[in-house]
Parts: sequence; structure tokens; C-alpha cells
Amino acid sequence: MTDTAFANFVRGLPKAELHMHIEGSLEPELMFALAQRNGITLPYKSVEEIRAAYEFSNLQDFLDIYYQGAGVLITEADFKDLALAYFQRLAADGGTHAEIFFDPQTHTDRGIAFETVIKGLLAGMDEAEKTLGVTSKLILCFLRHLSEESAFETLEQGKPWLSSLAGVGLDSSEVGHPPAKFARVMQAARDLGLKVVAHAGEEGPPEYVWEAIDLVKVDRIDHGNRALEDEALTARLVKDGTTLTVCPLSNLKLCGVPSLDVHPLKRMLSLGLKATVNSDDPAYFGGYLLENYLATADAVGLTRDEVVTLAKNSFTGSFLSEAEKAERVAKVEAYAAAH
Ligand code: HPA
Ligand SMILES: [Zn+2]
Repeated sequence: MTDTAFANFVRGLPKAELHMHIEGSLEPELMFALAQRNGITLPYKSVEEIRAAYEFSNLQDFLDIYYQGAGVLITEADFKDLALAYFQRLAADGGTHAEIFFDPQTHTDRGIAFETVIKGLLAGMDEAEKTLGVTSKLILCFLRHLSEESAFETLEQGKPWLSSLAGVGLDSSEVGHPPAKFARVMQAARDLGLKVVAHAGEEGPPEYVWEAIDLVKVDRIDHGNRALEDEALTARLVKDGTTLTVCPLSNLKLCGVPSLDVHPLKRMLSLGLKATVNSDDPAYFGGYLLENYLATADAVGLTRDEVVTLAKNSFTGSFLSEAEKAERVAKVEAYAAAH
């Protein structure tokens, strides 16, 4: 296959995205438009100036800018516009399903009502399904640099919206905030019937991944890269068939890997890990779902079969029902057989 034929093949391949922070899909253009709509003055003069600020040497560098950017999101319409813009990009990339994260505390801590945030996002998700045919689920993330008490308050705010939530997650600054800090609130969420995921092993050590599986009993690991440093842990993840939501361009931008050609994605697949490809914060990391597939395929030499496996993993690792997963995987197989 030529590069173009391969890119077209990957674009048309049905894919799910399982690791994407909706606040991280805020493009500088929309940031400016929302700032203007809401009478907010940004510390940047132009879209170019914003993009130039996106040079990060670690997760915290990025988070500081990401939380600042989210400050332009005020009304329900802002959250709806944000979500719709993402789903349009996803649909253009051949994405057919997404399980998106949102960070309520980033908004409630600056006086925006939980209800405003979730209503806007749900409206965007609903419209995306109707107009683009993209299905989606919502995952409420607790900011791990904040307290357990604050996480419990946030879970309480989510209770009236339980039927609209697929699960809860753990994000923000990882090192110094191990999964154990949130074991009780994650258990409370599980008792409500929610799925549980956690960022682990992005910057944090393998011990954090152990805690995520043994203490928090996660349904998926977000990132998980550093699990590879521990053979017993890797073997356990393989044995359990735990899905890892890997984010190659994010790892590159946050200096988790020095260059994409040494990214562990191909190795993860060879080891039998259930890896998936995701964009994390596409507006900040330089690529949406398709670009993550293509840039990584090019850098580490993914085969067509490996790309098909990644697409299948994205559905089997999703929170769709077993029947829906089987239907979606069959669509991937039918597409691969026909192209
Ligand atoms: O990549 C990330 N890691 C942790 N927290 C986050 N919140 C948004 N993006 C990220
Ligand atoms: Zn993430």
C-alpha cells in the first residue's frame, strides 16, 4: 500500500476513541471566539501566540495552560459547541464512537454550575449522534491534585445525572497523587453502578498501575506506559486482558518519549497487551485520532493487521454492551475484508 492508500484505509476503518478530555479539544480559534462571546480577556493576542505557547516539558507544564484555557467555558452553549466541534473532527477521522472525559471541578471551582457543564456536553453528544451518527458516553473525572473530600462532593453532584454517566476517572497531576488516595470514592462510584478508569503509569511509577488494578479495581488503565518497566505487572495486564488507552502524540508532546519512533505501542501489541490509540488532548498535542494512528504507524512501522487489531481493541475495550461490541467489531472486520 502507498502512504496515501494506507491513510485512506485507516481513515475509513471504524474506530472508537476511549481517552479524550473534552476540555483538551478546545482549539485556539474556539478559545478566542468564546472569550469574545463571554467578555473575557485572554493573556494572548492571537491564535498563533496561543499555539506558540504549547511547548511542554512535562504533564504539569501542560496542565497549567489547559486549566487556564478552560476558563473561557461559561455557558451551556459553550460546552455544547466544544463537544460538537470535537465530534465533527472525530467523524472526519472515521471515529464512530467516543467515551469522553470531563473535569467538573475545573468548572465548579470557578463558579460554573455542574448542571451547566453536563447539560451542554450532553446536548452536544445528542446532536452528534443525530447529525453525524457518532455515539458517545461520558466519564466524569476527579482531579487527583484536589482532595478526596472534593472528589466525594463531585460524585454527589453527579448523582442526579447517573443515567447519563458511564463511569468515573482519575486525571490531572499524577506523581504524588497515587490511585490509593481515591480508592474509597472510586468504590463509592462502583457501588452506584459506574465503570471506573484511572490515568496510571503516564508519569507515575509501575506501583501506581498496581494500585489502580488491585486497590481501585479499574476497568481500564489510561496510558499505562510505565507498566512495561515491571514484567510481573505486564504479565498481569496481559492475563486480565486490561485495556490500555495509549496516547502516542500526547506522550511525545509531554516528553514521555523522546521521539515517536521509540514509542512502546508496537511492543505493547507484541506482548499481548490490549492497547488502543487515542488523542488525549488533541487541541494541545497536535493531532486528533487519525493523526495519532498515522504518525505512530509511520514511526514504529505498524502493519495493516496491527492497525485493525487496534481498532478492534477500541471497541472491545469500550463500555458499550457486549452485543454492541460484537456488532462494532464485526463492522471493523467487514471493512478490513472489503479493503
Ligand atoms: O494527559 C493528561 N494526563 C493527566 N491529566 C490530564 N488532564 C487532561 N489531560 C491529561
Ligand atoms: Zn488523559
